[in-house]
Amino acid sequence: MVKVVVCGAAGGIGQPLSLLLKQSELITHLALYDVVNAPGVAADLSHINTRSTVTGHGKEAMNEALQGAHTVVIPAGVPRKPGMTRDDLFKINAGIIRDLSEGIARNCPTAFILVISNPVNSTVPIVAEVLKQHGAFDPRRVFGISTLDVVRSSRFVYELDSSIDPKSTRVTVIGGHSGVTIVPVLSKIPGQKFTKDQLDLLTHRIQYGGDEVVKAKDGAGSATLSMAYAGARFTLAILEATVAGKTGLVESTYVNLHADEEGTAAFRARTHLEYFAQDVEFGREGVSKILPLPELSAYEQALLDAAVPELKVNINKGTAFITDASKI
Ligand SMILES: NC(=O)c1ccc[n+]([C@@H]2O[C@H](COP(=O)([O-])OP(=O)(O)OC[C@H]3O[C@@H](n4cnc5c(N)ncnc54)[C@H](O)[C@@H]3O)[C@@H](O)[C@H]2O)c1
Ligand SMILES: O=C(O)C[C@H](O)C(=O)O
Repeated sequence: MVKVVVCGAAGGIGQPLSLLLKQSELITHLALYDVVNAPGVAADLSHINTRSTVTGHGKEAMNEALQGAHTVVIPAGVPRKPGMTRDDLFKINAGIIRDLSEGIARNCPTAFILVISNPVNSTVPIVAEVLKQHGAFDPRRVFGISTLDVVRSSRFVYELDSSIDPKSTRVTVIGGHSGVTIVPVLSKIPGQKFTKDQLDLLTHRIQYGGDEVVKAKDGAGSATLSMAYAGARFTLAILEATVAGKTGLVESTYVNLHADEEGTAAFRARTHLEYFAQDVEFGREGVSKILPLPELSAYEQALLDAAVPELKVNINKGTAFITDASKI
């Protein structure tokens, strides 16, 4: 039985993400949890003629939803409005993520946990600290989904060069998931050479792609459909590796670097970072390897240097929310 739970399943991301996951033959039970409307969304999706069973779980039924889950995907929480940073969401979303993590620790402590809720740079450390308190933290099983940055990167590169296939052109995006912490490694795209102006334009658009959508939606939220696409791509890659045993799958994702002690030792010693987005290879247990940092151009190294201090602040804020609330 492969039970996948979507927490926040009735939301702007949750609904289309659940629709995409309903297509997967790797899932036998799709459990939809939300504080509003989950049973309605579940009833609707349950009529789709694929094998998985769909169940809906309302506010009081979090434990039932999470019980025995193989994978939990979390797009629960509030999205940005124009003028807000992702960090402005911390006040509300940190508590939501803490409570869901408590539920996961109690009901499915070995689940793979895929975090979409912002600010991802801080919400992933919150999950980790809650699990640590329950003795249930395995860094190979907790992921911040930064796939939308990767998806945007290949699309925006395609807009400059329509001879590439945007779907199969994978761009490594390292760092984190907000503004300057998003560091696209454009120098490693095979066959591409960008002018300084193109690099500036592409980098800015990838780092602030989320703002483009927030502005266009004009108060009605942030990216939902492209995020559902990216979230499904990431979730399915995790399932392909952990359920179907497919090897060699790699995605950029924000993880705790202790998932690969040996591979990240030098990087951790140099940067003093505990969390970072990087290309990760998946295996049966989640992270099988964090790939070495690609050789960066001088341009990318400068971006990384600017990302590290902000990442540290974001990580410390998430960690302290659980370990020392007086510091928040
Ligand atoms: N990682 C990324 O790249 C990325 C991309 C887009 C959006 N996001 C983030 O995803 C989150 C959700 O965005 P959205 O547009 O779907 O928002 P939304 O408001 O449309 O949906 C959020 C859903 O979460 C539910 N919810 C709230 N508290 C909950 C709880 N305690 N338990 C279960 N469900 C709960 C709400 O009822 C709602 O249905 C936001 O924080 C947003 O910033 C992240
Ligand atoms: O921009 C946002 O707030 C949502 C998301 O993180 C995005 O990158 O689209």
